[in-house]
Amino acid sequence: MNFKLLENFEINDYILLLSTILITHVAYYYYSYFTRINPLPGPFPFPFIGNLPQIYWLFNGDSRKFYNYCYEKYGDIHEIYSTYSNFANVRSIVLCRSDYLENFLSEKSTHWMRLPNCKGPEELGIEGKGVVFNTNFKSWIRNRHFFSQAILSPKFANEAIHWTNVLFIELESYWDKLFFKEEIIKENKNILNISQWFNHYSTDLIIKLLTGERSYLMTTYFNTFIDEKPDNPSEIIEDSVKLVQALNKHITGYSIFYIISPFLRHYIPFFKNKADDILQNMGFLNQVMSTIIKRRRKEIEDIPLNEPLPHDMLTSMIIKNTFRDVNYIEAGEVARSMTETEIRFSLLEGILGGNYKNANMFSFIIYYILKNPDVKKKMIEEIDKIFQGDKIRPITKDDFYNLNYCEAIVKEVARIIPIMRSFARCIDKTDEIAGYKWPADTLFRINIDAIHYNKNYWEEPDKFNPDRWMVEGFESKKYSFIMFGGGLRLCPGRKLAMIELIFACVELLVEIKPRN
Ligand code: HEM
Repeated sequence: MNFKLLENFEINDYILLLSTILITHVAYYYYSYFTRINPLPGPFPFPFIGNLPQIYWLFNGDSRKFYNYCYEKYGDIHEIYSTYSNFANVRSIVLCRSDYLENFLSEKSTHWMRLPNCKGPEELGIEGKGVVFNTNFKSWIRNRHFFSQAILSPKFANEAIHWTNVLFIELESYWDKLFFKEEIIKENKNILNISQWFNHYSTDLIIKLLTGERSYLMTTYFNTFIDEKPDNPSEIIEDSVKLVQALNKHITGYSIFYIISPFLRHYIPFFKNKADDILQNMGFLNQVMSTIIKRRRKEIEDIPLNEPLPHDMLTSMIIKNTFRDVNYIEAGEVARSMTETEIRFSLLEGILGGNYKNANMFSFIIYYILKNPDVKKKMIEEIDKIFQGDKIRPITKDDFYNLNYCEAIVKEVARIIPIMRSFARCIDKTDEIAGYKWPADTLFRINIDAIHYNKNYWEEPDKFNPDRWMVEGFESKKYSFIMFGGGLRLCPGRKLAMIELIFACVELLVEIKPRN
């Protein structure tokens, strides 16, 4: 390019040049907008920023309110525009009716992509890795297969039940100590912040089940109320706190690699500093996970062949397709064992994917139980019938299958206030969806809230009514209850989530019977 020309430019020439570029861009943007394929109703978009102004100005950044507003105003199928790394802003087709979801959620569905390719994940070092954001089919299907095998196995479920019991006993021991401490009562410090406690409980549980190692978040939280020396070595506690801080930083910050353009991330100091911080944090998380994997490999080597191995996800992944695997068949590359990177990402994504959702959902469950005394009464009746007043015995797998009303409560809370309000699919080939023909790379967003509140699928959808799940032979209409998504990307942690949530409710009500 001949930069000599620019040397002779004066300030007015620069302004003219920039204005021309800007006007051309805006003109092209709106030309593309008005000539788009299958135009649908939706809020009017702006160049570079899509519908961000409406989300922030009209709804104070609350995207749930924005989605509900769009559903009410524009109907079952509409479009919105959001910022997405490479493309500045991208059109999403929002689907709010379950009969539009056949091509995504049926068993025959072949649409597996969640988001289109962009540069961000490559920079973050997660491109083609793990399960959640993987856009490489071969790698995703392999990781997904191992992830599901490890986490959905009956042995893993038993392990989950065992540790749910053990950690809840630990949680109660902290509550007992706090409740009886006079000085704490005096300082009014003993008020239970259920949401905080459950967050730490849930993190300790998921880390134990996936890595086989203990973290001590509940202990750390407990220690903030007392001056005594903790029982556990302080370095172990500090390590778990650092790990969880890094996980939280990742959850709150990684989206910068998806929604902010590479130019801003590389050259504008505010975004660059944030991106660098997340990259450094990712390095730390990788290092911690690698250390845990190395340690477990060594432990497995030291366990004699005739002794059983634990059933945490890490152990299952390390031994998968090796001679320690009971289902091992020598079959070459097809059945090769998992690499360190594959294991690392599965662990990280499992912990990230499972932790905050369960903790948030539990807070809502407690809220709805306490707000509805009839529901609480029925729940206690079911629990009393099963446990016959025995407060000490651990909860078993059979209990899990018999706690039908507790399960109904969890499902009803998930219906009325879904933790994930929407999930995405991007089609990689032309398809007909919701009566329109769409080209490859079209992005769809499935609005869970709208479907869970649709009067055509649910009687009195605004009413919190767990009994609707108890009617004999009741089955929700096809794709009208989608708390865990569906199709090829259905949440693999669903069984674990249900075990944890149902058991935690029972433990809380059996032991404590919280007042309204
Ligand atoms: C109440 C708890 C939970 C809820 C509501 C929930 C919900 C969801 C939803 C809606 C999706 C997207 C599904 C789709 O795109 O069709 C998802 C994906 C996923 N969830 Fe969960 N989840 C929960 C707990 C867990 C737990 C405990 C784990 C792991 C231990 C987990 C791991 C994952 C993973 C790895 C994916 C990505 C799957 C893929 O992309 O193939 N989730 N979850």
